[in-house]
Amino acid sequence: MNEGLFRLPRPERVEVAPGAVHVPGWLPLERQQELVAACREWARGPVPIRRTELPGGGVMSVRTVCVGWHWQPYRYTRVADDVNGLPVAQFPDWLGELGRSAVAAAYGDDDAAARYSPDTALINFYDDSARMGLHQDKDEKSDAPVVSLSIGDSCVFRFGNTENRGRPYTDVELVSGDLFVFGGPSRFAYHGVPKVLPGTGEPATGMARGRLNITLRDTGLGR
Ligand SMILES: O=C(O)CCC(=O)C(=O)O
Ligand SMILES: [Fe+2]
Repeated sequence: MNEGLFRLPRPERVEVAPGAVHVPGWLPLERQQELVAACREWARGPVPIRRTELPGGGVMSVRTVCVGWHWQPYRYTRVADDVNGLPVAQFPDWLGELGRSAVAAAYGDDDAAARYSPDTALINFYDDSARMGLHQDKDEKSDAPVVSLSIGDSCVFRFGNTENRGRPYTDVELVSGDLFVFGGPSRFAYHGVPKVLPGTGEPATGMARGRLNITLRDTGLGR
């Protein structure tokens, strides 16, 4: 980021829809660096990062690696039978702790935070042209919130309604370090990433280019 430019202060917390909260700049730089390093390790294996193939024959433009449970369209498995047949890396306790802090920051509700026990992380890497169409996260058998962390290039994140891909929706710019939590009445809202804004990231995070997004979820299938 260009330190010479005057930067407008960003709000501490914005409720985009009921249960959907954006917390700008939530992750300190060191935490972003640690997450980038951890994701690099997971991207190597045991199940390497890859573009997910869709049942219709298409391939997603983002590259994805999972921890705890492996997501493939449209279910979670322990073993990545659509990649190399190996079990995914274990979901570490520190990631669950981070998820609880995120829920506390977004909702200001210590009980909801204490109850939050994510068991999977989907790690998406976006290059300059990657996008994600509007979809619902609905393969989880739990209505616990989704915690989303963004690092690297900024993007336009479209957060819609629970009925369809159309309006009403809100376009939010997610910047490196931002937290977005969607739960409660917004848990099954359509959302997606229409575009990444190349070159907007801070290389000190460890992301020289591209965008990293980590979503923590509770599959409802158990740890
Ligand atoms: O990259 C993002 O911000 C959203 C990712 C997402 O919606 C997903 O992985 O299901
Ligand atoms: Fe999603």
